[in-house]
Amino acid sequence: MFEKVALVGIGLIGSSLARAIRQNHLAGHVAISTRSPETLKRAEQLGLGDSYTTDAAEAVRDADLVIVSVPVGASEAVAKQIAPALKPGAILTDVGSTKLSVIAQMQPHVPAGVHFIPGHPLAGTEDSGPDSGFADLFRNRWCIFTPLPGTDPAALERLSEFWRRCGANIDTMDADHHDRTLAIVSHLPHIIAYNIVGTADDLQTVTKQEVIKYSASGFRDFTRLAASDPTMWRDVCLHNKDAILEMLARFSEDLASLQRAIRWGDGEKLFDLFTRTRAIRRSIIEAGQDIDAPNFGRQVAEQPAKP
Ligand SMILES: NC(=O)C1=CN([C@@H]2O[C@H](COP(=O)(O)OP(=O)(O)OC[C@H]3O[C@@H](n4cnc5c(N)ncnc54)[C@H](O)[C@@H]3O)[C@@H](O)[C@H]2O)C=CC1
Ligand SMILES: O=C(O)C(=O)Cc1ccc(O)cc1
Repeated sequence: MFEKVALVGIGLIGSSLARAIRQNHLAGHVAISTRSPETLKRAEQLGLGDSYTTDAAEAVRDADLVIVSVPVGASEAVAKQIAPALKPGAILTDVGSTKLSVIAQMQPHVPAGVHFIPGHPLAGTEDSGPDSGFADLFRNRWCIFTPLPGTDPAALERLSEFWRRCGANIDTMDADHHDRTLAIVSHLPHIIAYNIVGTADDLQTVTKQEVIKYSASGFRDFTRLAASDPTMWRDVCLHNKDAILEMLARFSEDLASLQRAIRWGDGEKLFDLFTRTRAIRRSIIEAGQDIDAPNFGRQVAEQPAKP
């Protein structure tokens, strides 16, 4: 699909892309760049690309597609570094979990003639680094683009086709809507997980050994999310601040209401809420969006292509 693809950042997402590109024969040459020499060396040992450098500008030179896969707080530094070396006509995209901030950080540095199309694959795990990636990470998962006004439709289609060949389903929306939606479906769950695991860790009456020994599956699910990369999630919190604070305010209000129902023995209220939320889980399963189910993605894949 592309003669040369440059991957800036080679952690979970960058290395999964490298593996998907190789598996699906999507590029003639994959140039890999990352800030730390140790990570770069590991990427080379794993054979993830064709060339390796700690100089991001060198990696992106002559590339037709540049994918930035670094913590969102590093977006501006990377954009500044690569901007002078970007080839006219190249597609520049990213995978960051927040979009308004990434756009604000990168867009001012993008030279005219380069197609900047912000993106976000809704696929990941709690692991990080080049060893943790795998080629099928994006299979049947959504990849959302938040194109800027005036985006070249041909460049958007080319990038969409690249992600489709990596296994993803494509959606587009504006960046503000993306950030508010992801705040509730992804960012808040992680923040709640960090908080509950932190609270359990702080408890003086229950020892750490007991927390580990008796952790029922509900708590274990939280510990998985709370094991996610600290740098990445610090940056998500700092760079989607407004939407996260808005959702946290609503969450706290609803939690206070739940607290009151428990205090006053309002069983009806508890039962009604738990019935409503159970239906959400069923809808996810019926829509083929339950990633743990054997039929995951079937309904999505069977949907007719958008005209
Ligand atoms: N981990 C996940 O589940 C998902 C992460 N994302 C987004 O993808 C991006 C990358 O995340 P991961 O691959 O999980 O992180 P990671 O921690 O596995 O990898 C990050 C990479 O960026 C490099 N890096 C850090 N600062 C840099 C800088 N200033 N210049 C150049 N390289 C730098 C690191 O050396 C590493 O290669 C983040 O923006 C994150 O929000 C998106 C979807 C899922
Ligand atoms: O590991 C999980 O459960 C995730 O939710 C992965 C994830 C993390 C961040 C994203 O922006 C998208 C997906």
